[in-house]
Amino acid sequence: MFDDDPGGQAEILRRRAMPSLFEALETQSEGTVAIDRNGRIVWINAKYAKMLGISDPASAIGREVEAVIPNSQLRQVVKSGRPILLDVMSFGPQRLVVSRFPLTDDDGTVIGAVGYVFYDSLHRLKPLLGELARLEAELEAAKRHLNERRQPRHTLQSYVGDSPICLDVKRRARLAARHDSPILLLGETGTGKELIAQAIHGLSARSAKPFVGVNVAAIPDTLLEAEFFGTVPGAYTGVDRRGREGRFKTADGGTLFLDEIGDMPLALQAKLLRALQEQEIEPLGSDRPVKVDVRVIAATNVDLEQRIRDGRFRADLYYRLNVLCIRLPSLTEMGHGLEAIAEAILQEIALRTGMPSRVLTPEAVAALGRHSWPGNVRELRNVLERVCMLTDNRNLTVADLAEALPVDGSAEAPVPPPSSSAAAPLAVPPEAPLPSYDDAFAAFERALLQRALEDSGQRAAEAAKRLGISRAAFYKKLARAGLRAKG
Ligand SMILES: Nc1ncnc2c1ncn2[C@@H]1O[C@H](COP(=O)(O)OP(=O)(O)OP(=O)(O)O)[C@@H](O)[C@H]1O
Repeated sequence: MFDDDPGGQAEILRRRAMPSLFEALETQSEGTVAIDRNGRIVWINAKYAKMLGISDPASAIGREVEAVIPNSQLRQVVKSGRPILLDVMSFGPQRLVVSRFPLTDDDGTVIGAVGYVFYDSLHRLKPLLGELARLEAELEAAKRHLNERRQPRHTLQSYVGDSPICLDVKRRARLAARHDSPILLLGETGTGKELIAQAIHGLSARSAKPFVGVNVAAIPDTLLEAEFFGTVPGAYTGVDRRGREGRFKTADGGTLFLDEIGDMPLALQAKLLRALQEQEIEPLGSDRPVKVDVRVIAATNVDLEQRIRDGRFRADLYYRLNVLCIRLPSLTEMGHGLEAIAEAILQEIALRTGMPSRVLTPEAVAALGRHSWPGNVRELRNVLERVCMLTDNRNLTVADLAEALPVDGSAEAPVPPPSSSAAAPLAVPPEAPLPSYDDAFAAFERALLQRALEDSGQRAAEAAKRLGISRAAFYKKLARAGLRAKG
């Protein structure tokens, strides 16, 4: 050992270390078990046997270790010859901290393994175990939440409106649910395209499988391919290095809803067409196609045929998607549908908030009918929610609406300009020089977007909802104004 260690103290210490360590661990631990090279228990102390509910430790001798300790990893230690210094093992509702060591003979051959269980005595590990339990609970909750979100919220009954044009939408949706070909939903923002997509999925043979929605316009072009088709492990560095499941794979067996399909970059359109034709995808970084079974429902509020003429949308993809097309009417096209939708929304607000239910006076219905509703049903819902917050009146009058209804020039109703302070900071102060129209408009839009984000806790989806525009439109306006949502 050492040159100045004539008595061989170091060697004596080393020899003593093993048995002392064994004894110390045995006394400190809550249980000790040893197995032979075949995974059979050769020794178990009384404390461990008691914890396992075995009254006589001798009865465990000779049994397969997993038959006595279901999650034991001792056999792996024998196989690998390597210790597991610290691990957490579940035993019923309990979590045990365990250490496992291989046992070797004089030649270094592994002849068995010994395991120690610690729990109460390791106070220092308690916060760690607590943290682990918390993270596991969070993961479970997140998984549950994700699964719930993948189940559609809307059925065909959620689509309100009994005018002929609305009934035709429902008829076509029922028809679409019976087939498995792609569907194209056309309509302005807020006309219920996603609602109908969910309803079709719910009525189809795929209803027990996931409904996965992707807003093409909300994802930067550079990330779209990975988002759609996934990546294989190692294809990327950073967070994606382990590989990622794309939305196609997530929707396997179910329905993939592609919102704002008109905004898809041309290169990706080619890959989407291939995925639709072959029912297989190629994750990024892989050269092996993966089979998927997905029904695609695409939606857009842009004129796709015009985009084809402009060279921005592939004609072949358009024809592939346009097997069955459903056009969703705007709120103004719905005719009497507007009144029915407003009533249904008011009922739903009352149910959700516990507030008393409200009724619109005939004059208020007429005033709603005169508004142009660029945000369609989404905008109508926002207006009605605002009215319900601003007044306690059971009968909603034109005056009640006036506070919540945006002025859009088309409304002839006696709607006074908003008196709330919301508009004031956005106006040009009289002492300031007159800006150009474009500058003033850009400043107004920027302030409006910022305000919407602030009011919505920086959540872009909520901000878009409050403004009565689609998320995609909101993101585009944000980008144009050089702003970003933090949430
Ligand atoms: N006919 C309808 N009956 C009841 N609710 C409706 C109807 N149409 C739309 N809505 C409601 O309006 C809101 C917007 O609908 P949805 O998101 O389906 O519209 P969209 O056409 O997909 O909009 P975007 O193009 O902006 O994504 C949702 O709250 C939806 O439930």
